[in-house]
Amino acid sequence: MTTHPEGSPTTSPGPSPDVDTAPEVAREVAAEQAHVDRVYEELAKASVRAGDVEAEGLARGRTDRTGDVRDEEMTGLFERDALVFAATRRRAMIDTQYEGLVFGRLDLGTEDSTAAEREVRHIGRLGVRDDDYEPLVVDWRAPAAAAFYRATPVDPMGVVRRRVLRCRGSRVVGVEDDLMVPLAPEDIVVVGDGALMAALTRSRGRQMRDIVATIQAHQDEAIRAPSRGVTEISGGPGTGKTVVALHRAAYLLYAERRRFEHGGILVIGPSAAYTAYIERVLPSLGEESVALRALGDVVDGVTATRPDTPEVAAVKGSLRIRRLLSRVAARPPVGAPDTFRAFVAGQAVRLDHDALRRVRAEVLRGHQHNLAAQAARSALSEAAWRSVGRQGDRDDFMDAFDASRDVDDFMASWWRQLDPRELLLTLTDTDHVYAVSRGVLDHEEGAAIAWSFREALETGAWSVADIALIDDLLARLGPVQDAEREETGFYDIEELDDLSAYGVTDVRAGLGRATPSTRAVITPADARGRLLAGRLERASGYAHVLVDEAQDLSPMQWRMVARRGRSASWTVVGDAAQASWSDLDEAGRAREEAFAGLERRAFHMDTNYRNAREIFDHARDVILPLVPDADIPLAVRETGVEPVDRVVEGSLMHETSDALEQVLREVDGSVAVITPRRWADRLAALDGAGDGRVQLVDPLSTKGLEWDATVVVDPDAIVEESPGGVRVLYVVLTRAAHRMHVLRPT
Ligand SMILES: Nc1ncnc2c1ncn2[C@@H]1O[C@H](COP(=O)(O)OP(=O)(O)OP(=O)(O)O)[C@@H](O)[C@H]1O
Repeated sequence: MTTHPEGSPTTSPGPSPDVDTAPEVAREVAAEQAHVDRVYEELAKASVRAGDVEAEGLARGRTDRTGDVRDEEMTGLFERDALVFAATRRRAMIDTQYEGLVFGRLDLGTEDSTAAEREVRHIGRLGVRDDDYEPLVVDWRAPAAAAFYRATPVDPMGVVRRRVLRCRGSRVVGVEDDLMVPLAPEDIVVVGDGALMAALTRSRGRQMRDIVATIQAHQDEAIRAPSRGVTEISGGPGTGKTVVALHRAAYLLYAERRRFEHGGILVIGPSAAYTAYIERVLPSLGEESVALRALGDVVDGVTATRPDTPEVAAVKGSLRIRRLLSRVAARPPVGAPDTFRAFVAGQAVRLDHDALRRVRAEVLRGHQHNLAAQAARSALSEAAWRSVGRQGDRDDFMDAFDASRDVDDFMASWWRQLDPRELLLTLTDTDHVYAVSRGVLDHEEGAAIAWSFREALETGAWSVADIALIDDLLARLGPVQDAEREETGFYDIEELDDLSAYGVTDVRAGLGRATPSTRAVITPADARGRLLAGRLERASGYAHVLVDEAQDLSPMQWRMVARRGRSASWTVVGDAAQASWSDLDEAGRAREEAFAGLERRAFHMDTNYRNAREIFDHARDVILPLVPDADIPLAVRETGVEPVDRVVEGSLMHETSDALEQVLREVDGSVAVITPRRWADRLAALDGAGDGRVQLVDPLSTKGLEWDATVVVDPDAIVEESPGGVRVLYVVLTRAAHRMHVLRPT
């Protein structure tokens, strides 16, 4: 029996608890199984009904065209159809989930109430009713389920017993009870050691799981907070910030489905590894309509995973870079003529460099470049008319200007469409960078920026920080217009309707036209082609934006995200002590700008559910001396096993392998070897060891993730190599749930 699970006794990791066989537990499990069986039967009936309704609906639809069925009836029919279809789809999905559809039960009444007087309410991932419309399961997000998460012995909210059902598929394998009144009524059995501890002790898989059965009261408050304005969730490592925020997204979709499904919810996390790690949580809660994006993936049409060096990332992330971008965007396109000569209506027109510069500046004051070709042409015509001293008939002159092939040719290069990425690639030239960064960057910074774009050109890959620069330029220039796209050719492939008709079997976005040759495999011709491949899309707005690891966004990244949340409400999750961004003040200001004028509410999480206490103590001792104001949570679980921290005398590979062997024996699930760049090649062979259980990971990519055990290699080098220094090491040291080894090469 438990009261509040956070006071539970020492536990150690081990295989998932299996079916409980004690007679009283078996009786309770059998009773729950009977209810769960009924629920699945009801869902099976709903599936059949869905098929019938669909068939009937289609048949009626055909009759409708002859006038037999009114429009309103059709609308009603399809709404019903859609509902049943959604339930069926969700059931299919939930069947495959780790835990079952029904996961909780409330017995509502008082200490003295009899069984007949008490109400039993089952809680699950979606609401299910029987033929008489009586609820068999209440959706966890419904107000009627709130007491499941909020009831405490101090404020029982009418709950006598809260029960968590442990299920495997549709089979109930155990129950865990919490009694909310001092004494159980005689006919109420209370079993189990606490669902939370059972959940925390289990081994971790490769992906995050939902916590719908064990959400704690303080987490529930953040999950169900009003949707308006900005909801900020802070707390130290492992306090459930991410998982709470994801449940909040599911809650918002439930509570205001029309608004959030239609307007969209965008979830932004630090890396592709992070989005892969969390991507199962929302579908397991029956929600699939949320866009998950890594910071390198926010702009449609371009993707980046490559990090910059800390120095370069600092420059690219800072708002200073905007002045440089503004100068780059205002320059004439590379190769554009710097004088204009033409014969118009029998008069020689000549505009020199300065005159053209003035026309360009004037047009750009009121327009985005890519949307201003017409405005530029007309401003040019006015300048031309002035340059001939306004001689002759103005209308004749303007008509001739408009019809002139010379003007067409000139405009095609002087005001051609500009792709933001093309402009960034002009920054491979160090002298050009010096010219556009005067007064903004010092010499060394300018050289580093030029070098970083040359690296992009060598690797054919943008860096994560570049994506915010591309977005900034896109906002300045406007989207590339269609006519130009046809000319550049990068986009043609996407526009062909049926590629197989051309013998194309494998398309990777890239250069070149699809020719009707046989079995063409289209790949970008070179690294530059890869950098320019794909069509950039203008930022689309969302109704809600959820930013995880918010402490890591650079000011430029805040601006990029803000463009997608201009009329959104926000959930923002972070922990300053885990920051890898160097100038927290500047990022803080950019963040405030994104939220300007919005109402704010804050939630603080202070219980660490991830790390065993022994592991977290070790991490705390590393961070506190250097970041005394770090937000230190309380770790609730103990294993009795201290982390290993030792100097490596012999071969690093051997000793890392030995540590791995040990932890692989001790835990069931996933293991990470976290290594700084300098040892990555040497340890590369360990990736995938232990029958695929071992992952080799760099420190920054561990953000937001967790493993059953970690082997941390060379903590000093991790501090040296990371822009956030000891804060990044703190992240690394707080990733293990059950075991950790720290190895220090000499
Ligand atoms: N109520 C809960 N029941 C079961 N597990 C929980 C609960 N709350 C949190 N957890 C688990 O604790 C672990 C840490 O959660 P999460 O990753 O959301 O923390 P975080 O605060 O975002 O961590 P970090 O800042 O270190 O990335 C996860 O395994 C999560 O499932």
